[in-house]
Amino acid sequence: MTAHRPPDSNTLTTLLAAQRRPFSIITQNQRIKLINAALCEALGYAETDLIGASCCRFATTVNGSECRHQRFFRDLEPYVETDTVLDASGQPHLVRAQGFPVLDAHGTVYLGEMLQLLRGRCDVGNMVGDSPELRELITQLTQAAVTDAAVLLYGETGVGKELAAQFLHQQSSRAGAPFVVVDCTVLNEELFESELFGHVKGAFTGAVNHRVGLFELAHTGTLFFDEIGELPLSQQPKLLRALETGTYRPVGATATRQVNVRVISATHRDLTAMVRHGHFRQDLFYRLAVLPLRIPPLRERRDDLAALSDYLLRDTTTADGQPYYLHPAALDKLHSYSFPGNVRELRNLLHLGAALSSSGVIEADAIHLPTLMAQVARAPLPPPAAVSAYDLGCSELDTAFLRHLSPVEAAEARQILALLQRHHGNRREVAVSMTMSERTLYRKLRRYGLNRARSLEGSGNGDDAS
Ligand SMILES: Nc1ncnc2c1ncn2[C@@H]1O[C@H](COP(=O)(O)OP(=O)(O)OP(=O)(O)O)[C@@H](O)[C@H]1O
Repeated sequence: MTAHRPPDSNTLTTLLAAQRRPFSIITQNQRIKLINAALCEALGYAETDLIGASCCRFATTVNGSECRHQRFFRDLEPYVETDTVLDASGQPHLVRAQGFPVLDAHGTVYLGEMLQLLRGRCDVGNMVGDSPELRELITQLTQAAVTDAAVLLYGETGVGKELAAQFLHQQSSRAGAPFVVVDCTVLNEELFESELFGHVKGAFTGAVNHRVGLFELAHTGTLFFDEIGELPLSQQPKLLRALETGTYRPVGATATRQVNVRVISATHRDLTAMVRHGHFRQDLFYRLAVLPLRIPPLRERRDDLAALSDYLLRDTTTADGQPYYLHPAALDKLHSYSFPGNVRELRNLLHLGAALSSSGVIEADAIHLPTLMAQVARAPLPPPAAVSAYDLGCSELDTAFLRHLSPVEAAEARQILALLQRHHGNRREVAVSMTMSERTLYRKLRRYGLNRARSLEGSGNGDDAS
């Protein structure tokens, strides 16, 4: 597999390289700009079939109405939708499409769309590593796989929680059935029920079609609640009820439906502390954490570094098709680092190292370890008068969040933070200056961990999630 690397789009291709799932980048005039190798592999297309083609190139039906890509560029609202796409041989596949804005280095907005194929084998990679800690984890996951117990995977960001969940699913008797990811960061109060339980046509304004919910899609398989700590408190009783009874009712339907799913959830938060502080329901916590499994951070299993580096570099080749290798001094340098962004950060460092190396050997100099505040320092300075609680809040938030974001996301997070400071925390003004709705801004604040900070001046619109 070679990297898709047109010369003018380094920021976007870095983002693309960071995606394990089928991923495409779509322009404002609804053309496919870039795709990753996972998309070609999953659907059997050649890159040349898709680049420059219409955004709906592999849709099953294209009618006169607005497609989700058009709608995205109208509202700039992230979305999660179920759809059917055609592979190169014309076979339909049920997918979950997740779209969100991405920016290039010049600030041009594109749509990034990730596809999750919902039937058959999920795209599980290997759980790579030689450390005793990783071997112990694999043993625990394999033991958990023979039960149907709810597993809670917890650990820092980028540590491999989703990969572990896929591994568990693949080891279980449900391996031939769907593995469906529920991204709790996008499940706000409006979306929760129709996303999870589906809705019938006409259930509410805008429900122009029947929608299959994630519970139904995961029937007989595994439902993976990613970032479960982000689930709004108000929606938690609805999830608990569905899990306790094994039934749910689509929005607008009269009858309930039975469902048979295995539940795995994951969080980077301390859920027990959230329970103590009343931010997460205790009864739901016990329901989800029948088998709690901690995934240790990479700095606690440095023995994995060599094998992981080889594995993560396997897809990256030099211009003449040779694989990249780490020089021993470069590996030593990696050993000295604490990896707050864990395996995802290792992968980004290696890909950058490869991009900076002209030969196939990545020397120590090509490994750029971030200094603690390096990314924050690049953000524009706020005007002196705008000293607000963001200044206090962001010192913890930046280091915790920015490092695990893709370069494009980190740039956007810095931009939002700078605008919040400039506008004294007034979200409406920030949303206007970014030409996006307040709802979109609110989701981004949550995603980037900026929603915890509050304005001292009290001029924000006060809709913090906390
Ligand atoms: N042991 C491993 N072997 C190979 N790849 C791994 C391993 N652990 C993690 N990765 C890779 O690192 C990246 C991050 O992993 P993953 O998305 O599973 O982390 P996560 O803990 O779910 O992150 P987040 O908390 O941000 O959702 C993925 O590309 C994944 O394939």
